Amino acid sequence: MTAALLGCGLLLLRHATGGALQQGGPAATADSLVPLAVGMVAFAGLGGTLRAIANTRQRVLMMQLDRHVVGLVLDAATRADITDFEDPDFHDRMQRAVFASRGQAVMVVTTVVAVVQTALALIAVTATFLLMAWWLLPFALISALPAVKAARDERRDSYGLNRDLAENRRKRQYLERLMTGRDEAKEIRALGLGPLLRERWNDRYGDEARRTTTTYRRHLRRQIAARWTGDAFSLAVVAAVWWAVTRSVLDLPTALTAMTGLWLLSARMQIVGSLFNNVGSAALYLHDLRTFITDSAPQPTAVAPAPFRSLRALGVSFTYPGADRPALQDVTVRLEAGQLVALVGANGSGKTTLAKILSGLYRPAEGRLDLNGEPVTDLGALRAQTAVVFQDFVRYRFSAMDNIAFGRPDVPFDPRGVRTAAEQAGAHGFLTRLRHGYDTMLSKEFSDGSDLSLGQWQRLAIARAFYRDAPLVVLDEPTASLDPDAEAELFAHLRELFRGRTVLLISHRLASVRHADAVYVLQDGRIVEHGTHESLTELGGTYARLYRTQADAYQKVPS
Ligand SMILES: Nc1ncnc2c1ncn2[C@@H]1O[C@H](COP(=O)(O)OP(=O)(O)OP(=O)(O)O)[C@@H](O)[C@H]1O
Repeated sequence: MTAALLGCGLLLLRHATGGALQQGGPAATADSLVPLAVGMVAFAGLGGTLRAIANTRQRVLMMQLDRHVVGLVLDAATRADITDFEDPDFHDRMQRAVFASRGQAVMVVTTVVAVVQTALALIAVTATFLLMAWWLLPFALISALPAVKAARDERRDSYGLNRDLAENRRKRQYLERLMTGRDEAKEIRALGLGPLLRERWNDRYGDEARRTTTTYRRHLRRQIAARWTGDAFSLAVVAAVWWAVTRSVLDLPTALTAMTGLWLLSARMQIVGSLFNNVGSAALYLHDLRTFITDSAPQPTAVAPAPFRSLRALGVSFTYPGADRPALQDVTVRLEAGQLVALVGANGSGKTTLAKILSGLYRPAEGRLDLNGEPVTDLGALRAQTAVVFQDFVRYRFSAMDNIAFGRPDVPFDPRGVRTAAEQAGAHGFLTRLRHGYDTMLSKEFSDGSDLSLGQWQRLAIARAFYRDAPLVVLDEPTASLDPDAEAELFAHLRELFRGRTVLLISHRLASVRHADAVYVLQDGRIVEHGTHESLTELGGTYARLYRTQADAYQKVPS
């Protein structure tokens, strides 16, 4: 519509100036110009109204698009395999996808809208132009070429720069998180680490800023050169038209209007050219976005857990992506229904890695997992059977209720079940004393929020495992933050609490694994011993030595 108005405006201009000049005299010129002025004001008013409507629609559309596309990236990120998170390249790709989803998808829409608007105006001006001075069209096209080429070079350059800077940016953002995060605040203050981190951030950003500024300067040089080349060409065309008027080859009204049209046309062509390049540039980022979304794992289908009878790791080996030596080698472990099985060993011996494999988080590189006597092909099926309390469990900054109910996101929310799980984990007492009980927000970063001690958080993580109600429970150092009474109580009642379930327990407190049905001792990623507490102490190997060391340490404590 505005495009059509522009075309009409140009024709009107020619008609008015032509009529005025033919009739001669200021009165006649004024008579012709009054309707022209009224018409122009009306066109401008109408055009402005249409633009305002389009802008509002565009803003709403941008928000809807942002929500949709960021949602797709989050879906892909939550579906991604856990080993992907060990790979820096995956993080770069994810960051580029986030960048593309945040800005570029919206940019495509705004640019496409702008391209359509400008292209319509261009068509209108070109149509009018063709009626008056078609022979100037190639010149208008040529004058826009340098700007189009400069924009294309800029697009490639910027995309390359963003790729190169991706990892550096992630490091800088990590430093930002360290300096602004609540969890990190105490240690950073205790160590007086702030200035050092700030300096590192400054160095990282300095490097990024230097490279970005160099690229921007290159863009600027290209843009200026393109601008002057295009304008010099247009000037040459103006000179040629002027020459044609002086030689009466062209009449003055047509020449004036053609010049105005040429100016409008080349300006708009330059805009369309650079807009197309914006689309081209966004297309590169959108390619990243699409690859990230489509390459990620498909949405897992819900698996109905079969009754758990046994889980076996047979000759399992595993190496973390990028690591130069295996974390597990030829490991064989058996867990039968209802058993309590313990993993012990020095730091870094592979206990957590084995627990992650047995709970279906990592796929073994060699060997196999058998669930109920059948090879595990779908790790999701194994995960559905398992509740894990990690050593470094997550403290969700949501309500206490959510922190427990997150154990079973696939079933309808059950407040009574949450309460029972909290009671089993010894969390009910302190939760009811919070200002809003189970509904208290467990973060001081949000209004009316509260916080818990680390041991209380650990009890919440254990409650989450109870609430999950899975047949296999993996407890990785579940009492590391519990007080001695709570620890003794949990271990004393472990069997009773998890009655009917199979428990894999990782613990450095060997007294707590005495009653396990089987104990596996890991060393440098291999099982070096296994058996019951009695058989292993009798064997007099690693387990017996570790157990004696701990027992002696307790006995030496003066009473
Ligand atoms: N994400 C990882 N990427 C690369 N190597 C890892 C990763 N996690 C652990 N490792 C390495 O794998 C080996 C086994 O680690 P694991 O966490 O399984 O040991 P652990 O016995 O549980 O130790 P701890 O008692 O300290 O918890 C170690 O050498 C460790 O450095």
